[in-house]
Amino acid sequence: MTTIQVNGLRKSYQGFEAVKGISFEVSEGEVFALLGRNGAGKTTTMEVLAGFQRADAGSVRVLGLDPVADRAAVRQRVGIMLQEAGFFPDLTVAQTVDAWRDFTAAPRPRDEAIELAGLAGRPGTKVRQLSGGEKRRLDLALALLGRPDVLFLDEPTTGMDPEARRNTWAVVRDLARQGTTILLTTHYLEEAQQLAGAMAIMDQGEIVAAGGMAETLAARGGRVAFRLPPRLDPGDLPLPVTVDGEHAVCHAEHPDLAAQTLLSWAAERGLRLPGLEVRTATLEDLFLDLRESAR
Ligand SMILES: Nc1ncnc2c1ncn2[C@@H]1O[C@H](COP(=O)(O)OP(=O)(O)OP(=O)(O)O)[C@@H](O)[C@H]1O
Repeated sequence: MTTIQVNGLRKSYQGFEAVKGISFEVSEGEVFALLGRNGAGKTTTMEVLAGFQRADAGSVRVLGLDPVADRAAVRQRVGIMLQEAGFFPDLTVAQTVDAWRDFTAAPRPRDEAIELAGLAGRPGTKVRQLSGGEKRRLDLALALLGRPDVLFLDEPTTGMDPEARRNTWAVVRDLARQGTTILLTTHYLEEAQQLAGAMAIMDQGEIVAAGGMAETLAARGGRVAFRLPPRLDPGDLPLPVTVDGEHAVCHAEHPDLAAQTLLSWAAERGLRLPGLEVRTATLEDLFLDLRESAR
């Protein structure tokens, strides 16, 4: 079932077109990453989906509803974590969660929300004393309060330390497993690769690449890297490589097969390929390729 549907969405600010007719869909229980450089239009898209902004053209549906016209119904089923949270600095974590519980239909118990977000040790801490990463965790606790069917997470782990980030990933994975549909923006490409089943990369208001995460990356093949054995002419290798000093890289559709070929060839000659590294393409490779082809 399609939970989020974006069709030909356009949005301008005082004549500046921030989103230029984009379309994508997110299925129930899917984690979808909206990626792209600063100013690409990700937050704007999320704000339209959350009903904070009205689309200039095109249509958006969340759970089959119009986020502006059906605002009340959408709000009950959607959890939102945008970039700038407006907290009261003098309230504690527990008081903040309690205040939000009052506005939430059938909220989670306070301690459950605090624990889910990884703030179990800090209920009595004032918001002003929280670090940037801890504030993001409080944001997450509030977004999860209403047991939402859909979650909008705009850069949810910015400022978090690696452990907190991994905890948040575990929470996101768990929620998706339970059927929550999650739209995520992030500048951490590893985060997107770890969490998202599908993605769209935006640039200057347009989608420049989109698809299933695993399929998109697999289609780009991968690479085998190693250090050239001394006195070896790279032209003698059984596969073409690019050479930078002593470092050789072989780009291949199937990097595992390329590694086999190279290793067998080396073994037959009593050679080793030190520092051998085999990997499929990463999101970072995809980003860099897109930058190159845009030049
Ligand atoms: N309220 C606003 N008024 C005018 N211009 C805006 C407004 N909000 C966003 N913009 C502009 O629209 C463009 C898209 O912004 P948006 O915040 O959607 O990008 P983003 O992809 O989320 O960027 P980031 O990764 O930095 O969060 C930017 O050029 C931004 O300056």
